[in-house]
Amino acid sequence: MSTASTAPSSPIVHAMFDDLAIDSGFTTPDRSSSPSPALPASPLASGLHKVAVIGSGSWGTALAKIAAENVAKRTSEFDPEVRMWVREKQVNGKKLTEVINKTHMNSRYLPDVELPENLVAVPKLADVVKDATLIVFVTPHQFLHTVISDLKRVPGTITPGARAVTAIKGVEVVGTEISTFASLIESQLSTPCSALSGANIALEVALGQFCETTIGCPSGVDATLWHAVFDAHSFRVSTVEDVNGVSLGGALKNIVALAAGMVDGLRLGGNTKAAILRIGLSEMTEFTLEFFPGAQRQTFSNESAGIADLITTCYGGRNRKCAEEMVKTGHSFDVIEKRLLNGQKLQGTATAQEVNAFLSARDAVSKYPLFEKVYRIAFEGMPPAELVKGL
Ligand SMILES: NC(=O)C1=CN([C@@H]2O[C@H](COP(=O)(O)OP(=O)(O)OC[C@H]3O[C@@H](n4cnc5c(N)ncnc54)[C@H](O)[C@@H]3O)[C@@H](O)[C@H]2O)C=CC1
Ligand SMILES: O=C(CO)COP(=O)(O)O
Repeated sequence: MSTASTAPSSPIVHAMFDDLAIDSGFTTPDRSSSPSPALPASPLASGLHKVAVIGSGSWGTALAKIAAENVAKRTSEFDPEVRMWVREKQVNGKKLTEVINKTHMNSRYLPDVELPENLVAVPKLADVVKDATLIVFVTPHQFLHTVISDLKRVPGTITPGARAVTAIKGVEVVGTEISTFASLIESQLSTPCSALSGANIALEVALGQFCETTIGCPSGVDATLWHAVFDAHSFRVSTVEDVNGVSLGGALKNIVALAAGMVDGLRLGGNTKAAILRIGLSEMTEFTLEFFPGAQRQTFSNESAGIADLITTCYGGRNRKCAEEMVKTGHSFDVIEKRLLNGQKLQGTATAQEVNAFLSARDAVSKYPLFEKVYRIAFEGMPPAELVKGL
């Protein structure tokens, strides 16, 4: 497996794509006056790019909606059908895939949001990625390894020349090594992999409320393609080279959001929460720069994937909500997740555990006191009131 390094992604994988290189795509085009830039070539004989989305929770469905709306406007460059992998479930006696394809709503995970008709729910993973050239990974992070294993089981499942992006928030820790899901996907599936993250509460995005996101891309070609797939008037995409910074911003802010929820549960005020956000942003940034040396400080201070995502999650996210409930009731996160999230998954608790295990293995826990406090309150019975003592 790949580990933290200055290289955002594998040179071997990128060498395969050099012939497709075009000018750097690391600028957001001025969409008000200029036409969309031409896309790099598709590896398919049809010449079209084809988007597949793996994951159909609230965020998977919201991203699939945006992608389907965008590709429908560029049918000379994209196959108009976007397939979305739905882990089959019965909803009121009917299969979820059938409900989505008939009603054009994901009643289970994103109710009341109308989905475009060219977004098709598909229960078999192999059918979703068949002929896909642009693959979006957006399952809860607990399930990524299973998805990768399933994709690897049948050689040839992934189209040669396909590219990936991950919108999953979390990190991969093995002993003293830490890596991003983008590098995990790249190394396991031999696809270059970008990372999409930002201040993006799924329902608000799906309702078309204006927001921004950041996509960290290993090359300008990836940046151009993913910008075309996702940029919209209410979902402004900025592309940067810092895949690791974008990935770590999304993962680590979930630990800080647990702390913010604990502050709310303790009924402390806005000053305390602001202090937690400041300390949290500082630990997120320093952790990333220490263990991913090529990452950029500006990703945290200037990008949606940094400060903006931290703010929205600490005020409106599920991690915040569940942590508040944990402090108020004393119940475990497992119990609260089941009770409050209706089948959705918390990401911050697993990330707090993984980061703590990594820092312990590196003998560096004490350098990140807020991360340590969150872990100890969540998993070791430390009283929540200890959160702000001695920070
Ligand atoms: N919901 C949000 O507002 C945002 C979520 N994200 C990130 O996107 C990722 C996915 O989150 P959501 O779409 O919210 O998912 P979710 O939390 O709504 O989880 C439901 C999804 O998990 C799947 N699932 C449940 N058990 C499974 C299993 N055993 N194997 C495979 N899949 C299983 C379900 O089929 C469903 O697609 C997470 O890493 C999250 O942090 C990022 C930005 C916003
Ligand atoms: O990542 C998110 C918003 O950008 C969603 O955060 P939660 O998982 O805490 O809801």
